Amino acid sequence: MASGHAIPSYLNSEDLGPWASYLEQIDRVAPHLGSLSRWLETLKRPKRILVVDVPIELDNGAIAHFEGYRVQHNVSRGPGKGGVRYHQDVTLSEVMSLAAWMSIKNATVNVPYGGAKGGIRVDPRTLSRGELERMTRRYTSEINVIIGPNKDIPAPDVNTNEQVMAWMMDTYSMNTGQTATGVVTGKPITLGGSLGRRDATGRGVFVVGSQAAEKIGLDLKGARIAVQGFGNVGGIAARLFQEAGAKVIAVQDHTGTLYQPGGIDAHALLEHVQRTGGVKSFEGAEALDDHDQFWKIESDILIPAALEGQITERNAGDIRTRIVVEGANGPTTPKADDILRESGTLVVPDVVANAGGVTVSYFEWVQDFSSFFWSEEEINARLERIMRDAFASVWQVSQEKSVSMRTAAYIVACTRILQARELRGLYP
Ligand SMILES: NC(=O)C1=CN([C@@H]2O[C@H](COP(=O)(O)OP(=O)(O)OC[C@H]3O[C@@H](n4cnc5c(N)ncnc54)[C@H](OP(=O)(O)O)[C@@H]3O)[C@@H](O)[C@H]2O)C=CC1
Ligand SMILES: O=C(O)CCC(=O)C(=O)O
Repeated sequence: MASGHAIPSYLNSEDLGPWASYLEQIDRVAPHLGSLSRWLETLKRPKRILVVDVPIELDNGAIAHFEGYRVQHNVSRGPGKGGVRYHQDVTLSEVMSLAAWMSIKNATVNVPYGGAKGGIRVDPRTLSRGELERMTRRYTSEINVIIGPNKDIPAPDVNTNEQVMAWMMDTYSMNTGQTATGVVTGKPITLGGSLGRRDATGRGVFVVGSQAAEKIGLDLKGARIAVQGFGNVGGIAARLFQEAGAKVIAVQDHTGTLYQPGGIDAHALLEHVQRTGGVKSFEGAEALDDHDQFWKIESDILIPAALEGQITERNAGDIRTRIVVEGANGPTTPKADDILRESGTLVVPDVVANAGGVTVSYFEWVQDFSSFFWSEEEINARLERIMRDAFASVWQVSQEKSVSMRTAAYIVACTRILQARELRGLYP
């Protein structure tokens, strides 16, 4: 547990989960903030937390209750922004950390948002489509009081998608008596969604991964890629690296671990996952029974793109790769960060690496407000520029101050957030 913090009374201080990692990351930036550090405590406390009961009638007539959350971590730079996760292990402390990482990410890439995140503690695979829709609509109504195009704008995250965003948009619109397309992003194109949003996070991972490769003199042609999580982020990133000439040699999801030193066909695997729900039983690779083996496979670029807390002090020492590009939020604990740094592994942190999604969400929100839509080429070009600029400024700070890219990103982001806080002042 990180020391010296006032732990909020609503958290069990023995089990802070990823919030402990986030607090430690914030502590590491403190010495670099000069006089702004007197505001740093602001970032150790979420601005607003809403915990809601989400009751629905199941198809068999029974009533089920799910626990839902929406956390607005910081809104100094603009409305809250961040996805909604459906997962059986979602907890308040997890959503708090995901919201906090959104504040840092949005400031790192300089989109005009604060940070927020939401979630429901549910395994959506156990629900029918009708039950999923009823749960989504009830959850949206429950958090209706704090979301809105100028207040807090949800988006997809693990196990949520364009259809879920369409239901959220429709429910919010019904509750407010107007069609409010700008209340969520990641919507279907026909409802004001943006071209390029579906692939945006994976594309951003690819853009900054390529930048990092260039910095260390790694040629992408033939580079060995290992990916944990083959969903929206990991699957698309793998496909783009393959299209650039790299080889996807290892893939892991909940259903299995695949290894193929000659390269797994990412297109075929994406199609297989879409059809079967997981990488298991894909024929173009060897299946490894021991899931921990995944971390020991030698690669050039490792992309954790599943959940937080995957690279820890337990397995960081086993990792033999040159670059870790964090597609997931919070996949690496601070202790593991130190181990990787000592072994000379470059870590491109989540708050830079996976910011492509929220960047195109920002484009979507802007397009919705102006009701004027851009071409996919325009979107991808603007995305690439923002990702390249963010990578370059974080790289520069990391070189100048001899700190990790994570601490460098936190220096850039916390400076922006705390300057905004200072300029706005404290009193109404
Ligand atoms: N979608 C987005 O735009 C953004 C997402 N992210 C982050 O990227 C990560 C992945 O999100 P996304 O791709 O959208 O989610 P998806 O639901 O599309 O995919 C998640 C993937 O992770 C796998 N997975 C989950 N748990 C484990 C585990 N314990 N071990 C191995 N694999 C696992 C899933 O496999 P299985 O289905 O078998 O469980 C699935 O392949 C998350 O951390 C998310 O917060 C970050 C920025 C934006
Ligand atoms: O697109 C968005 O608004 C947020 C995506 C998200 O949840 C994330 O970046 O982790």
